Amino acid sequence: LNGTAVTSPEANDLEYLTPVTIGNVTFHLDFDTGSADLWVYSDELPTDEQTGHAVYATTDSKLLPGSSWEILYGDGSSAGGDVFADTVVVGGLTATMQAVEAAATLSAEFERDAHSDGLLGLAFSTLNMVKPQKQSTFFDNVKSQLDLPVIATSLKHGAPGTYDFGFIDENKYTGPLTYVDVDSSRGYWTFTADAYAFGDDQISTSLTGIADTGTTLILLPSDTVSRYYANVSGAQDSPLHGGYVFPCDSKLTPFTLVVAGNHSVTVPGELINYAPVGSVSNLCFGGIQAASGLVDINIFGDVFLKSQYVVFDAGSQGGPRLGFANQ
Ligand SMILES: COc1ccc(CN)cc1O
Repeated sequence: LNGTAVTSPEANDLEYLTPVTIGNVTFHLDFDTGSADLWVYSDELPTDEQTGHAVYATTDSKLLPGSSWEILYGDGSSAGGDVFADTVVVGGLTATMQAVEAAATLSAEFERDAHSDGLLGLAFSTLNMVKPQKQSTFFDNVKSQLDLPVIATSLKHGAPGTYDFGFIDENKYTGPLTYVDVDSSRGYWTFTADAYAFGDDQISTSLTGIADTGTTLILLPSDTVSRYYANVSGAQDSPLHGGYVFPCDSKLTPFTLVVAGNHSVTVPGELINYAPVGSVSNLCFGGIQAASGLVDINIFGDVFLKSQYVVFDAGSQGGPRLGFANQ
C-alpha cells in the first residue's frame, strides 16, 4: 500500500501544513524532515494556547507511562510534554501504535503560529526526543507497508503540493532523478554537494547540509551568504529585518548545487526573493540567509526544495540517499 497527502503552504510559504487524522480528530501538521518527533497541541496546554487549534484529548488516550519529551529547534523554539499511543492516518496510510507526543508547554514562537497544530517528524528515528525510550517516526512505522522505503516531496511556491509515501510519481518531475548519498549518522538527511554556484560563478568548495522541509529558508555560512548578496545591487544585511534585504524588483542570481559529479540542482532567482518585509517598504527578505548560532549545519529548506521533486530514499537500493529532479 502507498499513500499521498496534499500539503498546503501558509502565507509566504512560511510552512506547509498537511492533514493528519489521530483517533477521530484531524490535525494540520508541519511535516519536518529535520526532526523526528510527532507532536500535537493538547488539552494539557494552558487553555488560551489551545484556542484556534485542533487539540489532542489526552484524557481519552492511552498514555505511555513514564515517557516524556522535550525538543529545541534550530530557530530557538521549543516544546515538551508527555506521550500517548494512538492510530495515525496520513494519505490513506495507517500506523496503529504511533507515539503521539502531547504538548504541555510551547515556546512563544509556536504560540504565535496560529495555524499549525504541531509537527510530524520525518528525519531518522535516532533523532527522536522521547525519554526514557526513543519512539519511531510515522515513516518508520508504515515503511513495511510501502512498495519502496521512500518519501517524495513536491513542495510548491504559493500552491498546494504533495508528500508521496512508498512510490515515485514520474508525472511530478521532468528529466532525470539525480541521487546523492546521505550520511544519516546525526539523524538528519545530510548530503554533500561537491561544489556550488551563484549564477555562472562556480565555487569549487564542497557544501554539506540537510534537506529540511521544516525550515523555511536556505541557511548557509555567513561568508557564503555575504558573497551571494554581493551580486545583488542594493542588498544589505539589515539587523532591523533580521537578515539580508534588497529592493523587491531586484533580479536575483540563481543558486546551484553541483551533486553526484556534474549534476546541477538549481534554485531560480525568483524563489530566492522570499517575501516583502512589510506593506509600506519596497524591500524584500532574502530566501538565502546565514545560519544562526544554534544551527551548526547548513540547511536546505523549503526555498531550496520548492524547485525540485525530492526523493527521501531510506534504502531502496542500499544506503539512504536523496534524489533530485526538476519540477
Ligand atoms: C516555531 O515554528 C517552528 C519551529 C521549528 C520547526 C522545525 N524546523 C518548525 C516550526 O514551525
